[in-house]
Amino acid sequence: MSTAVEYRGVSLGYQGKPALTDVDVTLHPGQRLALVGPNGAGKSTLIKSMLGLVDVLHGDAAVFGSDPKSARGRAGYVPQTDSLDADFPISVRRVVMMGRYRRIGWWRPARAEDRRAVADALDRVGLTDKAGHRFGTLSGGQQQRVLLARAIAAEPRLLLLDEPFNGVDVLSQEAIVRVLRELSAEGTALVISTHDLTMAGELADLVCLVNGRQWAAGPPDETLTAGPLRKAYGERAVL
Ligand SMILES: Nc1ncnc2c1ncn2[C@@H]1O[C@H](COP(=O)(O)OP(=O)(O)OP(=O)(O)O)[C@@H](O)[C@H]1O
Repeated sequence: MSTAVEYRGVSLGYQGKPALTDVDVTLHPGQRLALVGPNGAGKSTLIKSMLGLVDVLHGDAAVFGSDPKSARGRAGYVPQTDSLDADFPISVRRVVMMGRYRRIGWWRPARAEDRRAVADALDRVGLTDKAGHRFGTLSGGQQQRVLLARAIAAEPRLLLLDEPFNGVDVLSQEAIVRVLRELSAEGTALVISTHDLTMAGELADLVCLVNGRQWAAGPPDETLTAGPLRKAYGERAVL
């Protein structure tokens, strides 16, 4: 079977200094991988490495069988909403249209198929009625759904989400979980970083438990257990 992500003995870092080591994980199309670990554990580092944005110091890192940078066209990325300038005066529809730029070139006018992809993506996240609203006027949860719609509009085969449930209301959380399940049923591979162990257990087929190094990788019932959690979180792990 083809793999979306295959990491073997991978160390990642900045300016030659390791930030996350010993990553061994295989993700197939249609699978959902949760990255779990405390603050500063290396979750964002691992996600960014799958876009070719972080140096691989050791080991073999492949995305769709190639080095991550050259596979970037097939990967979508949903950043944390607090990394954005919410005052930027732009409509929800235009934010989602940005997901099409790689296909159409940002300087060219959108085609009918691009407008359709944007409308479909907004419909999937349940925000059709907000299309003409200014992005910055939406709630945190709605903004997160717009960013998810932007990524969906690009039709990625691998979707990377950095803490998509942070500061998100229950309605938006349910909408995001529903869409993620649909996407994986359609064959999209998903990588989701989260602090929320319950969410990871419910949503993921695979969990990668990290804190400076990978402590465990496998199904939730093997990884979200006392031994591996204590290793990743220390004795303060609440079980
Ligand atoms: N651009 C960078 N340059 C140097 N070090 C970095 C850089 N980005 C992250 N780091 C370091 O890498 C380590 C892992 O950080 P990372 O942001 O990947 O963790 P995280 O698990 O995503 O944390 P959080 O849950 O707080 O977002 C930390 O020690 C951090 O200081």
